[in-house]
Amino acid sequence: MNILDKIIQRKKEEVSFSKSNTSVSALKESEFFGRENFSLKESLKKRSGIIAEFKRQSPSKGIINDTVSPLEVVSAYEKFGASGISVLTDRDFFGGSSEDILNVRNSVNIPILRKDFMIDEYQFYEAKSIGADVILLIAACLSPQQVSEFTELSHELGLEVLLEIHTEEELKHIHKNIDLVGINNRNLKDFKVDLQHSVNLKNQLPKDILSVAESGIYNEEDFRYLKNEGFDGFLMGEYFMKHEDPGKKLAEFISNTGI
Ligand SMILES: O=P(O)(O)OC[C@@H](O)[C@@H](O)c1c[nH]c2ccccc12
Repeated sequence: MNILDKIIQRKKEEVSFSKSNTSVSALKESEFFGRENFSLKESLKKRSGIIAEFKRQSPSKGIINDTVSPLEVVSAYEKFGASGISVLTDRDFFGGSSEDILNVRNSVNIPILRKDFMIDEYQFYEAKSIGADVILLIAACLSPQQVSEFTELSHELGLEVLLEIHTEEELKHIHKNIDLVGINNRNLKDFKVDLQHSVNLKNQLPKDILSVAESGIYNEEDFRYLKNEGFDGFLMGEYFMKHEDPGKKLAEFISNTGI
């Protein structure tokens, strides 16, 4: 079984546990229900294009940074020019939690992407209830039909959708209502990073859709290359997080690349 299969298997158990603890109607009582979302589509055009991620650990890298707090990091990300923030909420594999978003929501005024493995409608209500603005749908673990249904539900709840693809086959998951397409430079099944592969895939996207290059952007040269190839957004985690002061690293990166 590859790592993605393992994560999904565990996620099913986690979701059924959450469902038995907290009902959808209880989630709907959250102060964040009905709140207007910050749009990542809009914000990508206005600021640096960088979606800076808060990530403590990952299955491919182990512990990246377990000393900083979400609040200090995401506030600095906003201050130094991120277009959006991504927060990993998966606990077992990434060391995150819903509280990581809840605890920062009222302190930042840029879009927050809830980064998790979405497989059940329940998780969309949960995302809204913790104050997320955008959710990630990963084509590798969903059918095109699920992508379409989950997109509809997200929009009903006022959440934007970032659809992540990695292969040509997954181009079939692109649905006309998707807000943004992310191309993961990293294969989630074996963790290999290949920027050239992503650029080839980007050239096959519908022309009018916003595209985000995800993962494995580790230096200014990688970033410039992807920007020149026309990506609108850049999802970066480890490069900032492995630094003791991730916000400062973002500030330097933005100033060095001149964006
Ligand atoms: O830390 P990196 O290599 O900059 O990557 C960030 C982000 O793209 C990565 O965390 C990611 C992209 N897609 C995912 C899906 C699930 C979990 C994590 C991810």
